[in-house]
Amino acid sequence: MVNIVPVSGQGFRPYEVHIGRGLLADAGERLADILRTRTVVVADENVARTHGATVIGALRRAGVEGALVQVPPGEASKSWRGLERLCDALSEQGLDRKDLILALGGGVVGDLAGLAAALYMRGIDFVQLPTSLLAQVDSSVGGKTAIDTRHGKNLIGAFHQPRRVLADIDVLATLPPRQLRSGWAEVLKHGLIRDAAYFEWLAGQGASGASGDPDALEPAVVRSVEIKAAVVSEDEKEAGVRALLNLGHTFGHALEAELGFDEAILTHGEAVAIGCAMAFRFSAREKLCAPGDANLVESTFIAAGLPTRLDGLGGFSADALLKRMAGDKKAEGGRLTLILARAIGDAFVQRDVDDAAVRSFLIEEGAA
Ligand SMILES: NC(=O)c1ccc[n+]([C@@H]2O[C@H](COP(=O)([O-])OP(=O)(O)OC[C@H]3O[C@@H](n4cnc5c(N)ncnc54)[C@H](O)[C@@H]3O)[C@@H](O)[C@H]2O)c1
Ligand SMILES: O=C(O)C(=O)C[C@@H](O)[C@H](O)[C@H](O)COP(=O)(O)O
Ligand SMILES: [Zn+2]
Repeated sequence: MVNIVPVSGQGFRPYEVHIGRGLLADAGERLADILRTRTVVVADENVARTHGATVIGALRRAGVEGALVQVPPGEASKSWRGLERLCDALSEQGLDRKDLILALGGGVVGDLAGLAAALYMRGIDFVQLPTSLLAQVDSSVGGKTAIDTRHGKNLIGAFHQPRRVLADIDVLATLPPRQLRSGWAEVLKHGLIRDAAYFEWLAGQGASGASGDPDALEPAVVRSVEIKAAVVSEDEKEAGVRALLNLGHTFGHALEAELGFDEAILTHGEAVAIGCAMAFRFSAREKLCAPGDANLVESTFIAAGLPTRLDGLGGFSADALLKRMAGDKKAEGGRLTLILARAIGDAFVQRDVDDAAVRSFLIEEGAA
């Protein structure tokens, strides 16, 4: 069975997220109305090796000779250099404005190829073919595309919605265990912001989804995409409610940036896990939510094999983290915005957060 989740909003053309098994092999049929004779598939080298031929074969059966453009795996491809190389490769393929890009991969390829699609000839269509759990539940939906700079995470980007998303659950079978756990962090985040019953169900799964059990994964991908689609439909450009999807990210992105975006040390999902646990501990410290909620959040992330503390990451300076957080896109006039919680399933946007409170919290958390 294939679940189709619609995404629609005021400022963009509606599209569908298809979730099910064997969808990459069916890509020719599922994309028949939007495929172009010149279609470029962008993938990192790992995904090109494992799933590139499936997609190229599906295109061929639909009468399209797809060209496969490969980028190096890893966050380093989400860079000025990575963007320049990819845009040059699109020119070398002779792509024009009416052609199509397929972003086949995890969040790195989705964000990078999506931004290239937003910029190339001032914007061409693209489709998301997410292959990591994180990309299926989060990054392929909603149109945020970006690269990192030395000043911070996702600082250069655009909102550019895909024409369609095909999330093939079968491809998760080849995903390394650490990457499954990383994606599970964003799944748990969706429950934490808006749906306590979903979080309770996820917590009851223990390590199953994070260990790749398709019986836990498929319903989690569907429910997470429904939550994300509903938020994006309400507020595409993050004028308000969309900021909730950033739960855990103000802390998490600061950690990633301080570690030089080295995902061998900390993946994005792991940073989000620590960030969510910190956001709940900070909420409890400020007496906004019950300490029991913060404890339950922490134990649920731990049960899924995810980190929740700064321990073992080599040490952070509280001032350096605060500076990173002040450079976050949600900050206004240098004043911090945090996503905090009244309870599990009830997150809210707190603007103008007191720096001194965050600083002493960071020191309690182990920063120097
Ligand atoms: N745009 C958004 O809304 C959004 C949301 C969340 C995260 N992100 C971004 O996404 C990125 C993280 O994405 P990610 O966790 O998918 O990382 P990733 O894209 O680097 O993929 C992780 C690793 O898994 C490999 N891989 C992916 N699919 C595979 C498969 N099916 N089989 C085997 N290997 C596979 C990749 O080659 C890579 O080595 C970060 O840059 C983050 O900022 C964006
Ligand atoms: O879609 C969103 O909105 C999100 O915030 C989802 C996040 O999981 C994702 O990591 C996003 O890229 C972060 O956006 P940013 O605006 O903080 O860079
Ligand atoms: Zn994220």
